[in-house]
Amino acid sequence: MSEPLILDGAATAKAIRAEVAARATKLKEAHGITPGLAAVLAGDNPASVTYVSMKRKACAKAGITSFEHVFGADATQEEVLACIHQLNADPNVHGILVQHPMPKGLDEDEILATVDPAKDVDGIGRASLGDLVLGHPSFVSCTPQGMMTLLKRYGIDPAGKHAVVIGRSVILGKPMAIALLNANATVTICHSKTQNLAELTRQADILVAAVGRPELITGEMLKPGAVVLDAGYNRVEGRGHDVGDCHFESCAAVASAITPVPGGVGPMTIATLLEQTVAAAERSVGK
Ligand SMILES: NC(=O)C1=CN([C@@H]2O[C@H](COP(=O)(O)OP(=O)(O)OC[C@H]3O[C@@H](n4cnc5c(N)ncnc54)[C@H](OP(=O)(O)O)[C@@H]3O)[C@@H](O)[C@H]2O)C=CC1
Ligand SMILES: Nc1nc(=O)c2c([nH]1)NC[C@@H]1CN(c3ccc(C(=O)N[C@@H](CCC(=O)O)C(=O)O)cc3)C=[N+]21
Repeated sequence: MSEPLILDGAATAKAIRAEVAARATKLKEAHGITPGLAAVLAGDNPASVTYVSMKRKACAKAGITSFEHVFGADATQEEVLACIHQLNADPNVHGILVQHPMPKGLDEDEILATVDPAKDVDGIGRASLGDLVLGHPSFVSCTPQGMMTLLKRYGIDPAGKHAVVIGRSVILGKPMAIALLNANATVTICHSKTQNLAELTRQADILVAAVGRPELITGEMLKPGAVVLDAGYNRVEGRGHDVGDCHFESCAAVASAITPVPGGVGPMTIATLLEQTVAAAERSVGK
């Protein structure tokens, strides 16, 4: 097999971020407003902690004000809900990002449902998810949307392809499956109770790994020529960088195109978050 096409999320995200920065400047000049994005984090999930700090840096570069509300793992539901209500009412905040997963003691569903849909730039509230299912998306969960943008920018059309999504979380697997369905793929969703995972993954023209298990997917589980999107982001002791859900070397030997970790799906998530925050700010001034 020849070398696969590397789907370069870092470079694609950079281009999107430049477009976002230009839109933020325009908003400032025309309307005197600076887009604002608030992150709400409870507990110390490492992927979430990394994400919040990367988001802070990316906002600063794009001309977006960053707000952060950090709670311990022992935060109460009331405290977190009060914070969301305050952010809903704050005119300087155009987007609200609630970090998933929330610690066990909190009702994440209720917290997400409290975010004002107009500020749900992470696309995981009921209204946003409903719009996605209905086929007229408003804000779409950033990681799925980032992966769809990446496919588009590389000219990969999911129509008629068999897409196999591994993972069914509300922020990732489920909305990705629906986005692919909306793009006319034939979609199979796998999860922890799926039997014979490899039998299904071998049928995939497009494989999406959104599991949270380092290097679960190996080359022998792929159909030759598959397009592999690896959303996994796992910290593994003794490795110099975070590791995807796919074993890169063996998958790259079989795939026709693949996202690296880092530098693939992750940067696209952040670029999408910034893009949707600027869009929320534009909508707030009726643009
Ligand atoms: N790059 C990025 O921008 C982002 C990366 N991530 C990363 O993506 C990964 C997934 O995140 P998230 O969706 O939040 O994780 P969750 O833990 O919420 O969901 C994981 C999903 O994988 C399924 N699963 C677990 N083990 C297996 C298995 N052995 N075989 C098949 N399915 C399995 C689970 O099934 P069940 O439903 O049955 O429990 C569940 O649906 C993580 O590594 C996370 O860090 C997350 C968000 C953004
Ligand atoms: N509501 C919610 N939405 C999320 O989108 C969400 C979340 N909760 N909880 C945590 C996960 C994790 N996540 C990442 C996003 C980008 C990178 C990313 O850009 N990573 C760089 C690597 C950066 C580095 O390691 O230095 C890359 O892949 O190249 C990683 C992880 C979003 N998440």
